[in-house]
Parts: sequence; structure tokens; C-alpha cells
Amino acid sequence: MSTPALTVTDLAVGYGHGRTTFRAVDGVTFTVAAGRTTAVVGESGCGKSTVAKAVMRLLEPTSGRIEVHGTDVTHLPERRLRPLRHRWQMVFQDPYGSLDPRLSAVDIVGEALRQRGIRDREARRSRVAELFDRVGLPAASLDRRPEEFSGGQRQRIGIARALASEPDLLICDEATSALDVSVQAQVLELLREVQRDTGISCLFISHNLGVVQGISDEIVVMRRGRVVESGSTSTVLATPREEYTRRLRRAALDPASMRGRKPRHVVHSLSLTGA
Ligand SMILES: Nc1ncnc2c1ncn2[C@@H]1O[C@H](COP(=O)(O)OP(=O)(O)OP(=O)(O)O)[C@@H](O)[C@H]1O
Repeated sequence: MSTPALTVTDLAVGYGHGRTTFRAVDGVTFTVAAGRTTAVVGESGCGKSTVAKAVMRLLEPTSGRIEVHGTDVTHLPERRLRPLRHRWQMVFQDPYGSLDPRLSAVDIVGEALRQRGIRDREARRSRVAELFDRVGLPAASLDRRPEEFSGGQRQRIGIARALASEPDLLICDEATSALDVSVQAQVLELLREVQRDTGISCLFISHNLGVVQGISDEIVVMRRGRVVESGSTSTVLATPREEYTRRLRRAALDPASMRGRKPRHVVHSLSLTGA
């Protein structure tokens, strides 16, 4: 078996200092197999984003181990991390806040290419045009600023920016939850296509089991900072062991049961027999 793209072992992450530390994530273990997608799901505040940020090394873990393609990166100092950083890229939840409003789309995506050592402006522009084509954005929109794009298009820019670094691991943190259902489905389809074409591995984070069912191979269910259940997507969806997972499944099927969530977040195509 090939080395997993990502291995997270017994991860704990706390916020605060000393006696006021709050352990947001505790004892979390899972893998993302090479070329596959693992979804981390759970209700708001269960620690999904904290896991993603720790994997990105934006947060220092309290304990545990994070390996990317077999390399232990848990406590790698920044100078040794920098040359590896392009290998894992994040697509953020908020397509409105995650793009610099002062820059044109070509410069936003081109910055990732500049960091990869492509100094020539025209070469960057033509590579960004290729990436725009890849993510379904019109070539004529290269010089537009983020405010001139729709939410779904902005998310496509975010995906193009992530792909510009030619990563082998994509971390999508609620990457489609701010979008309307039909746009969400289109962006999910794009992510599926990208994965099929590039063999990229993906850690997909969502509160919505309906969203992850079509994209993930494995599901890790989190509650209050811990993993309560994990397994293949079809098994977890068809025969959830935990009442909590059944509740998430009901929430994905029935908008009315989604306390505090807007119905537009719900994908209605959840199949009870799995992916
Ligand atoms: N910077 C912070 N300081 C203190 N506590 C935090 C901080 N960020 C998150 N938390 C707490 O850690 C817990 C996990 O938060 P996290 O954002 O990881 O959850 P989540 O599952 O991603 O939630 P959501 O789906 O709402 O984004 C929550 O109780 C949250 O209030």
C-alpha cells in the first residue's frame, strides 16, 4: 500500500494559555490515502477547522503527530516547512473574504506561481489563463477584481489559486457551504473532476453529510473535539453506529432539523445507501 497523503495521529490542539487552556481537539486520528478524499464532518464547534489549521501548521498542536506523505511535519521549523508548504493547499470557506479585494484575479492566482519561482509576468498570465480554463472561468475575466465575480466564481478562483501551487493535498474547509445549493453542486463537481484528472488527495471539511457523500471515500465524524465514528463513506452513511451520526444524517435530509442552519446549506440528494 502506498504511503498516505496525510496521517494525523492522536492530535490534540488547545486554545489559550496555562490554566485557561481549552482543548478544542483531542485524540484525533485519521488518514487521507494517496489520491483519495477523507471528509471530516460534525456540527458547528466540534473542532473541524481546528484540525484543518493544525494540518496546515497554522496552529501548533499540543500533542500528536502530523505526517504529510510520510514526513513528520508536526514541529518542523518554518524555514524547513517553507519549501514543503506548496504541497498542501487550502480552499477556504468564505469566497468573499479570502481573496484580496485590491488585486485582480490574475494577480491573486499569479502570486502562487510567483512564489513557485515563475518570475516572468507573461508566463504567469498564460498559466493563470490555463488554470481559469481548468476551473471553468472565462479567460476574459483575468483582469477583474473579486467583487466582479459571483460567490461560486470566487470559489473557483480560490481553487485555481490552490492548484497553481501544484499541491498533492488539498484541504477544503467548508469550501462550498457559503454557496447556494445549485452552485455548491457545480463546485463539488469541479473538485471531483480536478481530483480525477490530477490524482490530488483531499481533506474535505463540512458540517453537512449530504455534501460529503458524493466526494469522499472515508468519513471521520467529530463531536466535541473527538472522533466518534469513522469508516468508508458508504458504511458510515448506510449503517451509522452513533446516534450523533444518525442525527447529522437526518439534518442533511431534513432542513427543518438543522437547528441554526439556513436551509440553503442542505443538499437534498443524500442517498441512504451511501456514495
Ligand atoms: N481562536 C480561538 N480561541 C478560542 N477558542 C476557539 C478559537 N477558535 C475556535 N475555538 C473554539 O474551539 C472549538 C472548535 O472550533 P472550530 O472552529 O475548530 O470548530 P468547527 O467544527 O470548525 O466549527 P464551524 O463548523 O462552526 O466552523 C469551538 O468550541 C470554538 O469555540
